[in-house]
Amino acid sequence: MESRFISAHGIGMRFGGTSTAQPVLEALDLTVAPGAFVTLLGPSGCGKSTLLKILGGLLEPTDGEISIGGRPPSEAVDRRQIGLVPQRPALLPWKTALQNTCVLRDVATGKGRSAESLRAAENALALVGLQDAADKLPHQLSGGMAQRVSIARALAMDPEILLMDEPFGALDAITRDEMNEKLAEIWAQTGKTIVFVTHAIGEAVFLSDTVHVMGADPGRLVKTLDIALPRPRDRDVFDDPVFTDYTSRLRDLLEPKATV
Ligand SMILES: Nc1ncnc2c1ncn2[C@@H]1O[C@H](COP(=O)(O)OP(=O)(O)OP(=O)(O)O)[C@@H](O)[C@H]1O
Repeated sequence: MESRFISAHGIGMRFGGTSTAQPVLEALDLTVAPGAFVTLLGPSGCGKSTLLKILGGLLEPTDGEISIGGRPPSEAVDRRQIGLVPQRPALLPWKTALQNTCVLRDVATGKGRSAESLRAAENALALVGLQDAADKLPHQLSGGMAQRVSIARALAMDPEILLMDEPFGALDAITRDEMNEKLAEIWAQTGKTIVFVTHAIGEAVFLSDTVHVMGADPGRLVKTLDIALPRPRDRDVFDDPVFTDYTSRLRDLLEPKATV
């Protein structure tokens, strides 16, 4: 089976381990084609991060089956098939951008810093456009730059699948648009499968091949929308009536607290 293929069937999640606890996720099915850009869109608290953690092998679901290219997530993680980009960059403050980019790879290989890991980190920093900031410390980076280092840190592992948990949620609108364009470029260049979590409708439409809309209590998929806008996309697409039509359809599906 294609190693970038994700399949989840009948996923249920209850925290606390009792069958009477309120389920956070219930009977959720999801498939992600190899190389696709798929977004989980939903209101705060509907279980998006929980689902992403389950796909990434960080949480064991209470019910259901997950396969990452035919293997359980924990095995895919061991084989470095999966990279995770968290909501906050969580960079080590005493390490430079380049050293922060190396860090996961160094730990994963267990060999410490090597010429190979430095080269992988340099390439990853170049992919996110930060080759000139390699020697900067985290306090010398803007929020957008720090988030790009966090993406580079995941890319340096060269995973086949990137799981991204609302990575641009804390950025201002202009930086967020720039980051979305950069991410679309990286995805096109690398051919990775990306599962991206957001509660921002415009971001979901701009980036995705497919948007899965989630509902809350319990967390579940309520609708799947394929985005047929041509690629590559740039900011001009925001004025395209087809883009606006997708965003208004998605807004209708979401609870009122969702934001564009
Ligand atoms: N470790 C945990 N123990 C208990 N409950 C948890 C745990 N992690 C998440 N939850 C609960 O699960 C529900 C879903 O949380 P989750 O973070 O997955 O939602 P989300 O859709 O990603 O939210 P947001 O958009 O605000 O990040 C919430 O009610 C949350 O309180």
